[in-house]
Amino acid sequence: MNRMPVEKYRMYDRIPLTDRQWPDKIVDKAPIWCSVDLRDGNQALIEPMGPDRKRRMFELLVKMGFKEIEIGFPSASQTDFDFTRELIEKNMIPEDVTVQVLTQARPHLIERTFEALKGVHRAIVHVYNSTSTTQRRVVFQQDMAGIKQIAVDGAQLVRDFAEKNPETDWRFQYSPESYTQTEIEYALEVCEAVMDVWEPTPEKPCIINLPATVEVAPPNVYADSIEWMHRRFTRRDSMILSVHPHNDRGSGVVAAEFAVMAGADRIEGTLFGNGERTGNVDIVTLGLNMVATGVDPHLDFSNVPEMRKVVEYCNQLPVHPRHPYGGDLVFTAFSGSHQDAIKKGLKAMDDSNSGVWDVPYLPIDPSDVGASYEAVIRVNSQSGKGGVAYILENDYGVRMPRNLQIEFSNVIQKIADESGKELSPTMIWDSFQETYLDNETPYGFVNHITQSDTHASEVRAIEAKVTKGGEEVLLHGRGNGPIDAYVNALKADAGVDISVMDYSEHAIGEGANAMAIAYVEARTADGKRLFGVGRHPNIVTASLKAVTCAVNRASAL
Ligand SMILES: CC(=O)SCCNC(=O)CCNC(=O)[C@H](O)C(C)(C)COP(=O)(O)OP(=O)(O)OC[C@H]1O[C@@H](n2cnc3c(N)ncnc32)[C@H](O)[C@@H]1OP(=O)(O)O
Ligand SMILES: CC(C)C(=O)C(=O)O
Repeated sequence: MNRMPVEKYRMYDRIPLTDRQWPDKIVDKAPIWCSVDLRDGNQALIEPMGPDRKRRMFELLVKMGFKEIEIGFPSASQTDFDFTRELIEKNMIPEDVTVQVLTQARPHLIERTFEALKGVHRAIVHVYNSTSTTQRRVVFQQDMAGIKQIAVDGAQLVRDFAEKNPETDWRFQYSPESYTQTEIEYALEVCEAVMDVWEPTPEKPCIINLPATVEVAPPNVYADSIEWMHRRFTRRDSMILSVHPHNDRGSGVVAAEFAVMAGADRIEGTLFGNGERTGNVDIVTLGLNMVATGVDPHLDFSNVPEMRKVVEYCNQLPVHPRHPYGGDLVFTAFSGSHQDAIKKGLKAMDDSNSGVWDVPYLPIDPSDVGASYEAVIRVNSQSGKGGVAYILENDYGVRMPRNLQIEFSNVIQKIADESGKELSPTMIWDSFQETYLDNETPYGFVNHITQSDTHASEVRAIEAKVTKGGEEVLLHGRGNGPIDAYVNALKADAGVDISVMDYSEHAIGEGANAMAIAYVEARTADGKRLFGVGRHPNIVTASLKAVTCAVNRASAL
């Protein structure tokens, strides 16, 4: 085994906060959401979005209910500049939506940013510079005062341009980029300096965004840092505290949730978590975590499959099948015990009127997010009777008695083990038909006539026409009802001794297409139990077909 070179890496800094309050808080209301799909998401794409993909993404975000959307970095690329102009000139920004654009704290870029925004009704100008210890040294080669000055100068320029364009309702946002790799006291000092320039008020607050540009510590440390800042900002009532988690350690979602518990008002993220490296925080997961705990996210997630299609088109990146809430497989159970519990849970939900979702293994109702129930239970060699029964009932209306579920699941298990593949509902149905409904060897039921026995009214005589080896033959029997009489007729002819232990039937389909399906559980002379199943518009005929099937199956033992 090779030893990992751990000496190359450093432990993260702890935040000097001993009386932290956030662990006792809960997320009980939606934050202000800001989508950065069109900027941070876009800048991480192999092929950045062109105008068409940008438009599609913007329309989706608006439709979902985002009120703040970072539409790009217009000073950095002509595509972003043109898209900003198109939205403004074609009046495509709804009145209740504020667009946001990013710029570095550099004069020529700020100037170009305001050019791009000319004539917009409302906009957030988001200015940033990295404050991190390492970037101060290697990128900017400046000390703390120098880096703070970049921020202050940028903030001043933004204010100056805004004042020169009073027709727009401007809002300002500042990010100490690489905040999580910046000394926390210094990050606070820089943000305070920016606010000294902007002079925000409770009526006109600015946004201070504290990004986990790189997620370098566990989410509790990010939360500590947010609470630490939240408690120290001198103009807390005049600012919106925003967070922008990335997902380098895989805990971006938790980081965002903890940050809200720690005092953040706003979250920047993307749909399904596209973004630099391992991505931005995923707003789909965040929002649906809220839904799953009874909190209204104020975003519309009612058609996640459609959202996923648009996002995959715009980003040209697939959403992982296991992606929380949105992946293709996330509401699917293959394993038997899960399927059994889901089936029982769904039935219990149907039977109760509580209205509170409580189904094992399904944190939310798939139908709430536009996912179909067909996807819930899928069958392979790990599945059990519950899953097979669920599919037959759900897709074909067949409500097998419990013992038949066990019997038929063995048939399916054998097929699944042999193929090693998933069995589709059609394959399961075909196998059910082949095993039971189409089982006509050696006997195929054709029709029958019953008569009361002249000597004893409780005894019935049956004459049944069946096929046997392709030939039609007439069988005669007597019993205390048509089933008993027919069993006796077949027994005599086939020499197979079975007795009927249980019988049930129900209707499938409706109206003119309604049929009866009958289940006969039979026992052979040597004590084996097996089922016969028959289906026909007439109940008695369905029962006799079920008996025929049981006898055929017993003959094959
Ligand atoms: C964490 C984030 O996601 S931040 C957003 C990042 N997004 C992007 O960078 C996407 C678009 N970016 C671009 O197209 C380009 O980087 C531009 C147009 C912004 C700048 O282009 P260029 O001027 O050619 O610089 P380049 O891309 O090499 O960036 C590095 C330069 O910017 C300077 N710089 C970087 N950030 C800032 C800042 N916030 N304020 C001032 N200067 C900065 C660096 O010091 C460096 O300067 P140097 O060339 O004098 O050494
Ligand atoms: C510009 C900032 C907010 C950013 O994208 C980041 O830090 O990841």
